[in-house]
Amino acid sequence: TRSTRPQRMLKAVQKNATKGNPESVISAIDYFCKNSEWAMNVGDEKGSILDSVVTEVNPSTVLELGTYCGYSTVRIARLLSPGTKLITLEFNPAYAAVARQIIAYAGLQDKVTLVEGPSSELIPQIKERFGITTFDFIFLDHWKDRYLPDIKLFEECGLLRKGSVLLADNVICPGTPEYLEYVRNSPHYESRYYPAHLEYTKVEDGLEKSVFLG
Ligand SMILES: Nc1ncnc2c1ncn2CCOCCNC(=O)c1cc(-c2ccc(F)cc2)cc(O)c1O
Ligand SMILES: [Mg+2]
Repeated sequence: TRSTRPQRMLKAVQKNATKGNPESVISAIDYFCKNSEWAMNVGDEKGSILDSVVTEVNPSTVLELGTYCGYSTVRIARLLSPGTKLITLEFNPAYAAVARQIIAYAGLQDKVTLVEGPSSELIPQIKERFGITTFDFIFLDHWKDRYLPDIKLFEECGLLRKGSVLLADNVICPGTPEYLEYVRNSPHYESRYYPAHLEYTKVEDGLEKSVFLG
């Protein structure tokens, strides 16, 4: 049967990247998406903004919603201090299988815990399953209509502390209007928009950074 796009992306990483070198894995995926097949990774332009926010926060506890093929997982994990781990949630088992191999190819498997399942089910389990009290940094990149219910779930589950940073992808395209309205109007968040473009295109998109104020 025909291979899937994530499988072809994995082949491109195995062919063009150097094992244990996260930068080469990132470059190989960006090259594949620019020259072979578009794919919904955060990409190089928004990825640089992601890098700068992760570096600024220097988080000890990290959560990613929506692993896909692990591109942003690799971008984040390569910047974490030694001993720091990130938890990433992926709903689609086929995506998760490819992501595990791409994360391992980058040599970052010891810094990443990939959990399969829907965020709505997994978020309430995080404290007891992973011994986390609160997250310093959360990257939202999953179903766009889950951003708002899931941020409310974070609040209800006590997973945010004063200063927790949430960074959301695709707030313009495909768009998350209800989420934007909430974080921009809530007295509990300080929000800032980073304009950019939809990965590998000229279409307008951007990232929204929201700091929880308690
Ligand atoms: N653990 C979990 N819990 C719940 N749900 C979960 C989950 N894990 C995964 N999912 C399911 C959703 O995963 C993928 C979400 N991402 C996107 O859909 C996406 C789409 C575009 C895009 C597509 C087509 C265009 F024309 C223009 C833009 C661009 C992006 O940058 C995107 O990120
Ligand atoms: Mg995205």
